[in-house]
Amino acid sequence: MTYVPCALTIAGTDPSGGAGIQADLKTFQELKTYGMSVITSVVAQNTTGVQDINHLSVAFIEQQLESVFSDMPVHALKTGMIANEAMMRAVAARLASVDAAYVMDPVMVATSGDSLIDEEARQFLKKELLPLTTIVTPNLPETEFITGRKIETTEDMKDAAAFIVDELHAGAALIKGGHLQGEAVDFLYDGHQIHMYSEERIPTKNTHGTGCTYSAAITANLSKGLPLHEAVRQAKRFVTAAIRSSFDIGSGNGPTNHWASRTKEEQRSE
Ligand SMILES: Nc1ncnc2c1ncn2[C@@H]1O[C@H](COP(=O)(O)OP(=O)(O)O)[C@@H](O)[C@H]1O
Ligand SMILES: Cc1ncc(COP(=O)(O)O)c(N)n1
Repeated sequence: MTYVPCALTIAGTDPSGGAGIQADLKTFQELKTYGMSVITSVVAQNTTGVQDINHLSVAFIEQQLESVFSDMPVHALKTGMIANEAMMRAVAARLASVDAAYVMDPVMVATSGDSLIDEEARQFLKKELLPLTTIVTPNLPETEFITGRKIETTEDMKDAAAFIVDELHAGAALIKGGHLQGEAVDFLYDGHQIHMYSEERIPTKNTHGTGCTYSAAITANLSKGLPLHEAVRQAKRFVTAAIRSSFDIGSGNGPTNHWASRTKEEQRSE
């Protein structure tokens, strides 16, 4: 029988297609995994920001989880936006009984600056969800919240990665340096060693959905059984290509895009 890697995202939506569930499913598809999704909140947003949010009930999120897990294999999963503590409790309860790699993108604030989760959810994420992770992927503001430290240098990033694993009990921590100056450098600490992933910084404002795309690519790679370091290495290449071919559409921060990096001829011949 053929093995089909199956990946699940538990997150909020983006009707403009750049971030959240939509970015995750596109990434899963690009990376040839079978993609599934459990929606936590329906978010009215676009490249300029968040216009409104409609939270689904906890009972309905639990029902979606049951619909997936009672019927489908899940080899790896990720969480993105989970807006409040009650939703997080429901997700945590399910994760406790699931045997799949777990990638947490600790989404707190959109690129536009709009807050996506409340204060209690931030605390719950740090204390209760982190220890369940295979890997957590905070950007710099998220790292500052999780560690309670100011992160200004690459040394601070490495120390933060070790702190999140050794003291807060995440499985591994990937600190993303997208918000620093210079090279786009990220550090992974897996409990044994630090790995560095560095790419040239691309001069663009179109970074809506980069964090979602990156964590979804890591999830897809883990669902295929790749070791963690290799899953991150390939995902970093993927997200860099997606930023390089990001779209100048919408009047705010445009979305990343992967297939546009191919020529028109290549696209026609597929
Ligand atoms: N302008 C850029 N050029 C190249 N890589 C970037 C750029 N901005 C962000 N990245 C990379 O994109 C990934 C997402 O990072 P980041 O922007 O920090 O996350 P988030 O979207 O969660 O805020 C990281 O690998 C980061 O290094
Ligand atoms: C539903 C949802 N989840 C996450 C993000 C953050 O996306 P990013 O920080 O990568 O722009 C977002 N804007 N919307």
